[in-house]
Amino acid sequence: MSETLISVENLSLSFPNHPVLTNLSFKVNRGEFLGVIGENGVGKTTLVRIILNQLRPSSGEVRLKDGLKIGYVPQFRNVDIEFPLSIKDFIALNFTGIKLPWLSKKEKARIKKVIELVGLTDIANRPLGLASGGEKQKAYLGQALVNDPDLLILDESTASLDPNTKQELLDVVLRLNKQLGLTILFVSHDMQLIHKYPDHYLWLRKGKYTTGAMSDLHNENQEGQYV
Ligand SMILES: Nc1ncnc2c1ncn2[C@@H]1O[C@H](COP(=O)(O)OP(=O)(O)OP(=O)(O)O)[C@@H](O)[C@H]1O
Repeated sequence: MSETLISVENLSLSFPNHPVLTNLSFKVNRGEFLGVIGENGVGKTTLVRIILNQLRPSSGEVRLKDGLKIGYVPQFRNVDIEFPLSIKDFIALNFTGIKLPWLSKKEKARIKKVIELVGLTDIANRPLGLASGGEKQKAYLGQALVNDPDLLILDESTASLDPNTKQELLDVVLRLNKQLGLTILFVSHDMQLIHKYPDHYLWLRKGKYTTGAMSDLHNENQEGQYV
């Protein structure tokens, strides 16, 4: 049986007079590619913030495997054209635990490896400000990978990219999942991407949710009933 990285049990969260998550239970196992879907405002980002320990639930609990390392890829935000750092230096920014004011050989090798993994080797020395939207998002993906996480969270990380660029980014993520066994939690409301990439889903709706293997998603309607 595969190892459980995240276990969510009876989780509820209400903002004042505004219930968002109600009695939510699910697990994320190592190696899974979980798609978290649901309409705007249903609580997807709230769930991510609870997992990242930025918000405390009203009741229930989220248990993370001891020492679980999480990498986070944010929603696309543009970087000023004059942003001075190269793609390589931008990725290196996220290294934690650096003891020297310069990078060790091992850290440099990790940066090189990550740049290869996200497919930016040819332009690693280009200023990030001059990179395309898709390349910038791959650089954020690289930042999320430098500390060698067990789990990658992508919160609407493909929103506002064009359709081909979305797929290109998710092709990289899928490769990380299949070849390196990296566990993925992908938040999106893009049903086309959700059908194509994840192997499991968690579908949040107002006051309820459904979860299962991707093959079951085709049988569900908007209300969570099997059709
Ligand atoms: N700190 C807060 N205080 C009060 N209400 C909040 C707070 N944070 C979020 N909300 C509300 O909780 C609900 C869920 O927000 P959340 O951002 O989790 O939704 P979402 O599913 O991620 O939506 P989207 O797809 O639009 O990003 C929304 O109605 C939002 O306005």
